[in-house]
Amino acid sequence: MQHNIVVVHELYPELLATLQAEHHVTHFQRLGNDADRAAFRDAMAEADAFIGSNVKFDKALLDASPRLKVIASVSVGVDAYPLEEIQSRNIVLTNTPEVLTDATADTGFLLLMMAARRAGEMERKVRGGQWQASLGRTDFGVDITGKTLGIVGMGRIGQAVAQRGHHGFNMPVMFYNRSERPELEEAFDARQVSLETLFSESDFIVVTVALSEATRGLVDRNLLAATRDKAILINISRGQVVVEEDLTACLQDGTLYYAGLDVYEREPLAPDSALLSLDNAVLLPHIGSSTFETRNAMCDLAADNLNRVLKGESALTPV
Ligand SMILES: NC(=O)C1=CN([C@@H]2O[C@H](COP(=O)(O)OP(=O)(O)OC[C@H]3O[C@@H](n4cnc5c(N)ncnc54)[C@H](O)[C@@H]3O)[C@@H](O)[C@H]2O)C=CC1
Ligand SMILES: O=C(O)C(=O)CO
Repeated sequence: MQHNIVVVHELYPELLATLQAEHHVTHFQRLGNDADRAAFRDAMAEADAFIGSNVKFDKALLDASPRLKVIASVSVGVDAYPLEEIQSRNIVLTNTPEVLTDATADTGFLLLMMAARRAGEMERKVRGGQWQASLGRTDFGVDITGKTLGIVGMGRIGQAVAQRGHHGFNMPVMFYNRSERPELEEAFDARQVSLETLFSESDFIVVTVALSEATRGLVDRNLLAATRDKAILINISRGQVVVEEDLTACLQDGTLYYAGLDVYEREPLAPDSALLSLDNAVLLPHIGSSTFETRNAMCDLAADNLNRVLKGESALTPV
């Protein structure tokens, strides 16, 4: 049976064609302007299903989408969705766990290595014709192998980061997590510790915890001020877990040596953000899962979820 589907995502062409063969599809790459947003709202009035990301599903939009049965999010993080409103309307929300774990953990290590070796700064020097000026002690970075790795949120991505650190870089690992995970202490020869211990005893701190009201603003000036000499903070979860103003101040006054960020309090990062003027921060534009293979797998999983719910079956990965 044909259903009305609204897509707000750059699905890969073959998948889009498959959906179009089976359903009536209204497709937006993104909601970039008022005309797109108005057309999107019109389409949602008749939509049975939504697949995509970066759309704010507030109460007003849900009210204006009376036929909606499934929201198939092309993301693992579901912090942007009003879960109670969605549940109260019997809409199924699905996400894309597992398939993006490795790519996101790789991005964490990419940031960690770029920050440790100040790769962005050095690359800018080469491009700026300053090769000679980048050979001295003032441009040295810090070792990676054997340093202590602290992971905030030991879920799927946290464990994949731990695996890279423990097996690839011989790093002692410690982690902070909501639930007790003794089996992970064993798997990674790791210690589960308090947030305070993690911040004061790690050389690299990687934030991979999910955003919720409990974790909003979790990493603040007090924790950052307790870090070791030349400690580095990496954030690949959500910007709002870290108080960005505190992070910026600690990078500015040298309390924190370096940061590697894929996510920000507000995205896209504002052109006047103070982070942009800091040499001791590596800034990526939320590309944690942005590889061809991973994004295709995320889209496939989201489409499978959508089709299953429309057929009356249970979703593969409901939230
Ligand atoms: N930068 C990017 O492009 C990407 C970012 N992400 C972010 O990474 C997050 C984590 O993803 P997964 O590892 O797949 O999720 P997950 O659910 O497997 O892991 C989250 C971990 O955080 C822990 N946790 C939750 N609340 C906590 C609290 N209050 N205190 C301490 N620990 C707490 C959970 O126990 C769990 O171990 C996502 O929610 C998303 O925001 C995910 C993919 C890509
Ligand atoms: O999946 C997520 O939560 C992301 O942030 C993008 O992949």
